This record gives sequence, C-alpha cells and structure tokens, in this order.
Amino acid sequence: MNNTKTAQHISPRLELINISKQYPGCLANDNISLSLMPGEIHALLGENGAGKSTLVKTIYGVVAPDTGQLIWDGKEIEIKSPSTARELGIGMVFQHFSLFETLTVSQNIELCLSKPQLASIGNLAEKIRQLSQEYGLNIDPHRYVHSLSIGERQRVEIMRCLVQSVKLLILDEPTSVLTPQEVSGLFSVLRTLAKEGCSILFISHKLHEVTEICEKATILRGGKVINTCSPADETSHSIAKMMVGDLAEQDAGYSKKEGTEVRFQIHDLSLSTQHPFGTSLKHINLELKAGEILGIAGVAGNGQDELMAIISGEDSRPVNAHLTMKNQPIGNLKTATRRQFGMAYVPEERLGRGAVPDMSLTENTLLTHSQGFIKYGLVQWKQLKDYAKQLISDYSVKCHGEFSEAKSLSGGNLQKFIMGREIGQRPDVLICAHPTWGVDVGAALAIHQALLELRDQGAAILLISEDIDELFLLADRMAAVCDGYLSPIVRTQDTNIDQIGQWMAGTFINNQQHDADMLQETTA
Ligand SMILES: Nc1ncnc2c1ncn2[C@@H]1O[C@H](COP(=O)(O)OP(=O)(O)OP(=O)(O)O)[C@@H](O)[C@H]1O
Repeated sequence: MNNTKTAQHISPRLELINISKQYPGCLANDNISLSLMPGEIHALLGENGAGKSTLVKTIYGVVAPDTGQLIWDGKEIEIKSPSTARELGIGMVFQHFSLFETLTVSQNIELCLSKPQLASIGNLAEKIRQLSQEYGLNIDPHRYVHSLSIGERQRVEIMRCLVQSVKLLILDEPTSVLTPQEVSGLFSVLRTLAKEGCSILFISHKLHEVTEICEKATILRGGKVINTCSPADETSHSIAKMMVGDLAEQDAGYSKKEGTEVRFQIHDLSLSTQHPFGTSLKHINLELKAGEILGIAGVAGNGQDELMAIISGEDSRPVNAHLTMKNQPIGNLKTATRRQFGMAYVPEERLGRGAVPDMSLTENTLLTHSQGFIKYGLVQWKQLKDYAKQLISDYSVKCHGEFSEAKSLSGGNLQKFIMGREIGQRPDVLICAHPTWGVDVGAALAIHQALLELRDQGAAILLISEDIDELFLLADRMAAVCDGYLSPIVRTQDTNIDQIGQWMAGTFINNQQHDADMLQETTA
C-alpha cells in the first residue's frame, strides 16, 4: 500500500450495503452495512447469536443473503461459493480447521488451488518456504499435518490464504486455541499482512486482544449494527457494554478454596492411544477433592481428549483399579452408570458429542439427565420441557424455544445450554473441557459464577482448558499435561503463568522415564 496516498483516494476493499438474512424464525442479519479499507484490521463483535458468523459466511460465499449488496474493489459482485470468494482474494480461517492429517502441508494447500493458480505458482513447496520466511510463519511444506501443533495448523490455514494472494482475510475466533506465545506470533503476521494492504476481519470474544490489534470495530446486537468504534480509544469494559447493553460486574479475582475429602482419583493410569495421531496417557495420578476446582492446562493434543474419554467412560476399555469415585472403582462402569453415580461431563465438541444436532433442546436435556424425567418407563414430557425452558432462561440461551434443534443455535448459545444442563444435575464430580469456548463476556461471567457456586456446594470439578487466564481465575489447584504426562499439581496461588507455561512445554518430564515409556510403546 502506498502510504503517501491520502485516505480520500483509497476506496474500500469491501462494502456491505444493507445485508439481511432471515432463518426460519430468526432475522440473523438485519440491514447490515459495513465498509473495510485496504490494510484495515477490523473487529466484528457481538454477544452470542448476534449474527457475526452469518455475516462472515455471507462474505465467504457459504450463506446467500436475502437482500443487500456486496461491493468489492468498487464493483458490485455476487459471491456464490467459497471458490468464487477465493478467486477474488478472500480467505477464511475457521474455528475448526479443515486440514487432512495424513497429508503434508504442501499437499493440503495444493487441494484448494485451481489449476491456473497452481500453474502460476510453479513450485508450491518453494513458494510456501518463501512466504514462510517472509511472514515468519515457520512452516515446513513437507511436514505431515498430524505432526503439527494446533498453532502450527492455524499457520498452515493462514498460509493457504497467503499462497492465493489474499486481499481480505477473515478469522473466526483465531486465538481461542493458541498459547500466549502463539497469539503474539499470530498478531505479528496479521500486522505484516495489514501493512501490505490486506484487510483483516476478525471475530473475537477476547476484548483485550481487540483493543490491542484492531483499528476499527463493528458491534452487532440482535443482527443489527449498533455501533462502530476505534478499539484503541476504548477499554474492554466499555466495548463489552456496547455489546451486551448493561454489563454485570466483571470477573474479579475469585477467592480460592481448599478441597475437603478426595472425591475422584486416578491411580497410575497408562493407556495407549487408539487413534493413529492420538497421545498415549502415561502414569497419570491425580486426586480431585470435594469443594475444589482442579485446572489442567495444556496445548491441545497432549492427551486431554484421551483423558476426558477414559474418565467419562466414552473410552470403554476396562481400567477398573485405576479410577475411583467416592471410594469405589468406576473404571469398568458404563458412561450412563457413571452419570447415575454422580458424574457430569462437558466435552470439548459441543455439536455431535455434547448435543445431538437434529434433536430439540428438550430431547438433548433428556439425553444426559438420567434421573427425574422418567416414571414407570414413560418420559415425563411436561416436566422435561419446563426444565429445558428453565435452563434456557437461567443461562440466557438465545433460541426460539425448548423445541429448537441444537444445530440451529449459535456456537456460544449451545455451549451455554450444555453447561447449564450439566451443572443443573448438581453432580458430585463435574469433568469439563473449555467451559466458555466461544461464549461472550456476559455469558462467560454467568458460567464462571455457576461453576464457583457448584464448587462451593461441595462438588469436585476438573477443568481442562487451553485458556490459561481462565484457569488462573477459576482453579484452586493447577497442573499441566504434556505428551500424555501430568505435571505435579500445585495450589494456584503458589504458581504463575511462567511455570505453568514451562510445564505445558514438558519441562517436568523425567527423561529416563520418557525413554522407558517410548521403548515400551514401540515394543507393545
Ligand atoms: N441454520 C440456521 N437455522 C436457523 N437459525 C440459525 C441458523 N444458523 C444461525 N441461526 C440463528 O441465527 C442467529 C445468528 O447466529 P450466528 O451464528 O450468526 O451468531 P454469532 O454472532 O456468530 O454467535 P456466536 O458468537 O455464538 O458464534 C442465531 O440466533 C442463530 O440461532
């Protein structure tokens, strides 16, 4: 971009004029107008269900708007599909990556290039190397995707946009899966791109990041633009207020508690992974006490999924002696029996494992509430519906009602519903992954308070998360996982981000033990 040009000579890269999109029973985008200049980093903000994803999907050609115009570099256009979007120079990095694990970086990128694009690039691996150096992405084109960390995978997604000479990059909550170091790496890539004239549209619920990197923000509420601002002139609190109207008190430092009796235990659990790119668990020992929140930090893919699966019983391999709850072995019990015994469970993947997409919220409530709603073998629909309605109101879930299908809810609203459903069982032991992933500030606060209230009533809560700030806020004791090992467990007030960060990188792992475990795995 030529910096000597004055603003009035530069025309917007993209203009949206009066975009509307109606879903059955819901006006997701209501006359939205927005303009993006070349080189501008622009945040799209709003509480859950405000219409952000619908709008960016319209720009990327996934959703067709009912009315409105899109003007690209001064010309009206229709973006009928993501491939049309990509040809124009619009790239999108989704929250859930879409890479093939068994292919290399280069092969994955090749898949989304057209023949003419490939021909003009020539040697793709070379191009990836060159761009990698230019933007400090540190990507090896020949690495297999399964061997990459989450942060590296995200950089591959960005690379996929760069090789197509991206002019507008859209990122949907790009930092929720990254470590603090990876976030600052991402921001420097975005700043470099912006300097070169690429426009960036950035959805995030982390307002301190928005004030750090974005020069403009558009705030949506109920599908409408309700404000635009310069985040640098605002605080996280003032932006949150624009998003949700009247804001409750912000999360303060909550008081830490000491747990009482041991409620749940894992004794020396080693378990080889059943997934080709999974992580085997190695010598896991932990004691979870009544009345405490134990936080487990870690970069995704270090054994968290395997740990969740074996604790909940989704991984049904018998590990009887290794798991105890309320002093009884539970490692051979089925998932439903563990639930009846007082365990509740919030998995990371909300659609598919946390809720059945095609079922209504009422039916989804019945799925995990094994007690109370069945009498003489019959479902008590009236009570069940009333209960689902109560959850919807208690957790401010935006939907059309208890009959809404789970898949019709925005990501954050479904997360609120699932959290409410599990907390509402008043479990003795709650195992939960990423409780506020994709949830807006107001709702995150409500979920934090519900978790603390549950703890104070004596529940034992295991919180597995990549969000270190949230773990420090909520957890009474903390540990980290790395390569299937669990670090020592310490009281939160006796540790700091630095130490937990080092444990996430595996500094606590004993090399001799590691070599012995590797040997055992390869000979098994
Ligand atoms: N396929 C669909 N069918 C019916 N309603 C839908 C559909 N997709 C989205 N909606 C509704 O449109 C509204 C806007 O949803 P959208 O996903 O755009 O919100 P969002 O701002 O991205 O929320 P979040 O921050 O939770 O991701 C929500 O009320 C949602 O329930």
